Amino acid sequence: MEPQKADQLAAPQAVGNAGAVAEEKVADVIDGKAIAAQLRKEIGQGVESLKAETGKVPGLAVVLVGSRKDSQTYVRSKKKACVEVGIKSFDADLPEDVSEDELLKIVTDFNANPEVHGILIQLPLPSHINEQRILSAVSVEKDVDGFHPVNVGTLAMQQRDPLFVACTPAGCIELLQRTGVQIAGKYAVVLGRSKTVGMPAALLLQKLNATVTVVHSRTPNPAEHTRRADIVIAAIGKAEFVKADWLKPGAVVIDVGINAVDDPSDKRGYRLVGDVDYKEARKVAGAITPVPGGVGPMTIAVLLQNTLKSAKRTLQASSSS
Ligand SMILES: Nc1nc(=O)c2c([nH]1)NC[C@@H]1CN(c3ccc(C(=O)N[C@@H](CCC(=O)O)C(=O)O)cc3)C=[N+]21
Repeated sequence: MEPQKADQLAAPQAVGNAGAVAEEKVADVIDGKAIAAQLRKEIGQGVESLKAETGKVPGLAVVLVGSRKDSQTYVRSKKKACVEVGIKSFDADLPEDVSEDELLKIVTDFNANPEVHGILIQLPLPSHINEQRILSAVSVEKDVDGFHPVNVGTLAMQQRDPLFVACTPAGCIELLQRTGVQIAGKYAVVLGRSKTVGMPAALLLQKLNATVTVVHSRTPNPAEHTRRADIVIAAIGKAEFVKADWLKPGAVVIDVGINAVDDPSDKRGYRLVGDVDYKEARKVAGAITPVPGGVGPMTIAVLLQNTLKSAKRTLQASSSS
């Protein structure tokens, strides 16, 4: 995780061979792991200066319900990342059968706790809990996941800006910007329309003056749309669904998918692949993110960034008055 890798990537590079014959050229790999490490370093410095200025550190509450293996893994990585940058983490590990009212009480307690600047409710929640009710209960000012309807709404409005944008799509944009990919005036196709990735990614790209098409499960001929794109964000959750011939030569491809596929040759019995057929896509794309080591690490880095942003908003406002 040498930061110089990220520095190299920070320089605008040859991602713009659109239209060229891409025979020998292989796509640049966008190293999300290195860029995320660089971002965490910057966040660590930000936490230090905030601490020097106010004597306080940012706090992130992580709420986990149930014992899904993948959720436990993500939550563990988030807590570890918090420690690394000096953010204090507050945990609520609740049993699968916790009631909606009990969960709501936990959320309102964190809302009222001045040491907590961000609240993350790990998704998915068990099916007996009304997710909308819980996510809407998180204070807009502490909504570091960007899932509160007010933050989603202001993301969609001109002349307004949300306090927080969902971490995964914000991480995708950060990857584009830190690799010097121009967004304004480009044609972007977002594959998928989820509230966690596809929809906010499309809104963000539009705010940044791209022309955006959202392709989803009910779109006829998805490849036809995708082939016109300068920028592709794939977030459909289907292993290697996007093929090389869906891509315009030179396109920049951000692969959000994390799919486990059986692999007897791997010691865990599976390996992780994206929504894009990476090996073949590399022969056509101008730049592409790998899985793992692409968008995933950025999601966590942006969560820390949002938490720092929230803490600065509250602490610097109150210390200067
Ligand atoms: N409220 C909420 N907010 C979230 O942001 C949220 C969530 N719920 N539920 C689950 C998804 C998934 N997610 C990931 C975070 C990091 C990696 C990550 O760091 N992946 C690494 C490692 C992959 C591995 O080897 O397991 C990589 O892609 O390189 C992946 C996935 C956040 N999510």
